[in-house]
Formats: sequence, C-alpha cells, structure tokens
Amino acid sequence: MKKGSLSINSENIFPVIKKWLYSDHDIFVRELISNGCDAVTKLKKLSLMGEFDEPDEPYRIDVIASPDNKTLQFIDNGIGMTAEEVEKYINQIAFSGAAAFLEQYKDKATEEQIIGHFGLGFYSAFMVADKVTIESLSYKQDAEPVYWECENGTDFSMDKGDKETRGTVITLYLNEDSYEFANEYRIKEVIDKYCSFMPVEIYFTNADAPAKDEEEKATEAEASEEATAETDETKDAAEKKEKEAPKPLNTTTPLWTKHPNDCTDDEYKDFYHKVFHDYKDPLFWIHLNMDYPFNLKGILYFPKINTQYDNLEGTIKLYNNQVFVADNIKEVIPEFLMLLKGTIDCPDLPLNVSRSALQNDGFVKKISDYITKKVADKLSGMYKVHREDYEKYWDDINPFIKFGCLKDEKFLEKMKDFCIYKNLEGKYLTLPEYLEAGKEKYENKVFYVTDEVAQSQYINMFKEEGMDALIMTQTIDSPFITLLEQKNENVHFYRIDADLSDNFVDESLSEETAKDYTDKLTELFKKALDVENITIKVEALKNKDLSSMLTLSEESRRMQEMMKMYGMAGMGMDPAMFGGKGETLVLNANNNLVKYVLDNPDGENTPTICCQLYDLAVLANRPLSADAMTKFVARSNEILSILAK
Ligand SMILES: Nc1ncnc2c1ncn2[C@@H]1O[C@H](COP(=O)(O)OP(=O)(O)OP(=O)(O)O)[C@@H](O)[C@H]1O
Repeated sequence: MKKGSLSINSENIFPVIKKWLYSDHDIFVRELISNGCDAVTKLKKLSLMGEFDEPDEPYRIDVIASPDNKTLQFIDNGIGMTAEEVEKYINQIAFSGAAAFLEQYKDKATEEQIIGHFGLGFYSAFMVADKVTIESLSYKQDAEPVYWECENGTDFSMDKGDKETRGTVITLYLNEDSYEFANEYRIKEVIDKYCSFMPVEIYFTNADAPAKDEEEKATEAEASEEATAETDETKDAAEKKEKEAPKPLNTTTPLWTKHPNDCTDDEYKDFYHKVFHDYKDPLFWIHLNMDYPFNLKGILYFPKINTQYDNLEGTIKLYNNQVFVADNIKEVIPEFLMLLKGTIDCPDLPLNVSRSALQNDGFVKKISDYITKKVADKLSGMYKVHREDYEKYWDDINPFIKFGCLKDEKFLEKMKDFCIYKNLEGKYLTLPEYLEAGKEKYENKVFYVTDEVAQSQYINMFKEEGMDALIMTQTIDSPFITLLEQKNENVHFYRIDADLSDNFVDESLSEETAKDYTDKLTELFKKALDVENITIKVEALKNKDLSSMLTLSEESRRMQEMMKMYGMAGMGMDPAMFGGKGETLVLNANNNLVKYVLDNPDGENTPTICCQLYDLAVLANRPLSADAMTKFVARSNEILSILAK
C-alpha cells in the first residue's frame, strides 16, 4: 500500500475551492460526468487508431445515488486509469493545476468575475464530499485495478483494487451540507442543467428505490408472454419492452451538431420547445455552423414576442463541446442578442479565465462579431428573398433589430436598409420608399404616429390630404428616431401633431389679415380661458369642418420627454426653460364657429365657444386634466340646454 501527503498547497486550497465555487456548488456533477465522457472519447480515438478493439457493449455513464448511505457514484466504461496514471493525473497534476489557479487569481476581486468554470475538474468533488474514492481499471492489456481514497482532500491512500471491468467508479461520501445531491430529483435536475447534451449516454439509478415486488413482476411477465403469443401483438410487445428499457437522461447528438441540411423544421421546433420550455413555436431560427477560423456551432431562435423589448428576456446557453457552461455570457454574445433564445457550442472558447479577461479577448470579440454578422445576414436574406415573411415577423422582431442597431454600429450598417415601417394604410415601407413617395409634398420630412387612437384626428387629416405617416409606437422608437436622424443628415422626423403642413392650408388668407385675426383671437381666448400665455395661430384650413386643433413643437416635446425619462421634471426644472410647452392652438379662419367669434367679440356666448374650442382641440390631442374635464362636461350640458330652448 502506498501512502502519502498531498502536495504542499492542499490545506490552503480546499477552503478556497469551497468559497470560490460556492455559488456554483452543483458544478462537480458537470466536472465528474465530463471526465467520464472524456474517458470514453479517448477510448474511441484509440479504437479509431486501431489500438483498441471496439467493445460489444455500448459506452455509457451511470450515476447511482443512495439517499440512505448519502453517497453518489459516477461510473464510466471509458479508458480507465492505471496506478501510475492516478499518481500522475490525480495526485500531482490536479493539485499543481489548483495551485496555478490560486496563483492566477490571488489578486483578483470578487467571485462574480469568475465564470464558474475553473478546470479544477475532479477536485470539485470535495466541495460536496468529505471522502472520495476512485476504483479504476485501465483498458490496457493486463492492467491492474487501482483503488484510491482521500478524506477531507488532504491525505490519500492508494492500493490495488478489485475492479473487474474496464473504466472508473468515483464514489462521493457526501458531507452534511450536501445530502441534497443524493436526492433523485435534485441530482437529475443538476444533470439536466449541465449534461443534457453530453456525448455519452447517462443513466440514473436510485440505489435505494424499492424493487418491484414479485407479484408485479409475475403479472408483467404474463402480460408480455401473452403479447408475444399472438403474432398481431408482437409489435406491441416489442414496443412495450422498449418503453420499459431505461432511458438515458441526455441527448448525445443535440440538433446543433447536425448539418443544417439534415434538420427538419419540426426538429428545430421540438428542440426549441424542449430546451427553452416554451410551448409557442419560434418565428424562425439561424443555424450557426462554422469550422474555420474557429469552431462554433449553435442555433439561435427568434421567439414570438408581443410585448415591449424591455420586458423581454432571452436565454443563450453556452456550451463547450456539448458541456453546458453558462447562460447569457454577455462577453461572448452581443448584448442585443440576449433577446433571442439559443444554444452556442464553442469548443475553442477560453473559459478558464475571468469575465473581465474575456471582455478584452480578441478571439472572443471575433466570435461575437461573427454571431452578429450571421444574424444580420439571415435577416437581410429574408428581406430580399421572402419579404412577405419578413413583414409578417416585423412586428415581433423590430424591437430586437432596433435595439441591435442602437447597440452595435456594425449591425446598424448591415441592417439599416432593411428596417421597414408600417404606414397609415398598414403597408410596410423602407425609409427611402417613404421619402420617395412623399417627395413632392413633404421632402425630407418623416411624419410619425406614436398613438393611433390619440392622434386619430391628425391621421384623418393626413389621409384626406393624401399624406402619409409611419406608425412608430414602441418605446424604442424614440431613441431609434434620433439614430435615424443622425445617420440621415437632411431627414427630419415630426410627430404627426408637430406642425401644420402647408398642404392643409388654402391660399385665401393674406399675411396681414392673418395677423389681425391672430391678435383679436389671442385677446379673446386669453380672456375666456383666463390664462396669461397662449400661442394662437390662425390658418385658413381646406377642411372647413375643422375648427380648432393643437400642434406641439417637435423640439419642445422631445425635450420634455427626455426630461421625463431622466426624471428631471419635478426637480425644480421648468420645461419653459427649454422653449416653453411648445403648444399652439390653431384656429381655422374658414370655420363658421371661428368666424362667429371673430364677428361677435362681445357676444354673450363667445367666451363659452372659446373655451369649448380650446377643450376640443386638447381632447383631440391628449386627455383633459380632471379639473378641465369637469368644466368641459358642465359646459357641454350648458350648450345642449341652449339647443333645447
Ligand atoms: N473518469 C476518468 N477516467 C479516466 N481518467 C480520468 C477520469 N477522471 C479523471 N481522469 C484523469 O485525471 C485527469 C485530471 O482530471 P481533472 O478533472 O482534474 O482535470 P481535467 O479533466 O484534465 O481538466 P478539467 O479540470 O478542465 O476538467 C484527467 O485529465 C484524466 O487524465
């Protein structure tokens, strides 16, 4: 028997392993199962090289939990280890690896910076176990089995073992804080989290589950005999048998490992439902498949979304050779892609480093750029070839695309010509298409609607005049408009109620008369409304039925919205400091009511008409305040009673 003390650093290492890995306590499962997978992969390689005869029995990994004994076993039938190999890989290398790890991180700050993937592999078992044993038999001819045991991660003992079949058994004697991992549901949950797509089949057994009683077995055997007796039912019996055969917990060939040409739409959808637990079908997907200059495979799904972008949260699961690493690592995946759902497998990714190091890693940046490019290519391709589909998806995907354009210059470059906007007729246009159609009437101006109901009066006016506007009702549209103005220097955006275009006005009113009317009406409205300041503009509008309306200067409105967004309003800042409320009451000189006011400045009902005209203009633009509403209702009743006289 060989005995010895583990390397010099071990006493310091274990408290550190426990502390630093604490948030990812369950990661030992991934490490031990992936070691088993590696052991099988190595053997497969040897057999390809002709150095090992492929065995009859399939490769597999077994996880056996015993809640009664508080043990957990990881068993593989891979390459196994000789005593020399245990000495070399377990006793020495791992600890020097751990020491190197400590050295690397000794000055680094908090644990959040660490991805939770340390490459401490086997030794992560000591996070949850007081004692760990290894029983192994190497594939090598005449190899002797080896037994290794280590308590508390400090002293080990090694001896000749008695394992008779090739492979390795790792047994964990769980510590008091970690008994949960012997629970069937808990351990299956962890296996599902990290190992769903590992390349070797994983089976679970609960060592303490009650065995089927004799009676049950007899009935089953009888049923099975009966089934086989009748030829018609032979198939059923075979199916039944297959159903009863234990099923692996994982899928060894996840869809992303297949060539895109070999995957059906149903497979993509099934994979999506299963992995993201979303019962809705995704809109569409992108299958990433790259071998050079780096290795990257994955599937990105565009989920169906109906809400505003800020309520959304996607999930991008990152894998390293089918081993789950983490969700949503923003250093690798561009932030705006986090709205998507998907899996990305990149075996070349340097994962044993801190997140801050990832951020500055040129290689990681290349991966991130590649993903961005692929997404943009897919979208532009769809625009060009299947514009109908693209339009159908647009309402769902536009917040994502706009967010991407705002966040990523390269994405903007690629996507700017493929952003479309719904117009007043519900048709989708690009910005150049809109500008071209409106060239004669409103050159380089883009009118937009932020609320189709509130702005309906303006929309109707636009329609009557054969003018068009774009529907831009999402929260993200406001910063997106600013971006569009920056990128299209001469183009300016105006909300549909921002200003009265000349198109609505006939030429009948001279400048002089307009001024005269404006002065008179300003005086009258000030008095009737009892306000100091009001901006009034008199226009001869083509539509005689329209009496009054409000316009809101685009600039002042945007300023006010910005203040609201930054919470500056209510901090003693008055919007007037930034150019007033920007509100103008437009009165139509062609309308009979306005004419009446002009002709009867001292009329008994004139103040009532003024107040009503003002309230109607406000109502067509925004809700009235509570006080104004009360007055409006009372006044309306008053007017009706005049009619009833
Ligand atoms: N189940 C196993 N079968 C055969 N060899 C194993 C097994 N588990 C561990 N080993 C050997 O022990 C070595 C050390 O394992 P450990 O998990 O500590 O690190 P690693 O797998 O090399 O890398 P990582 O730390 O990234 O997991 C392995 O490289 C392998 O040679």
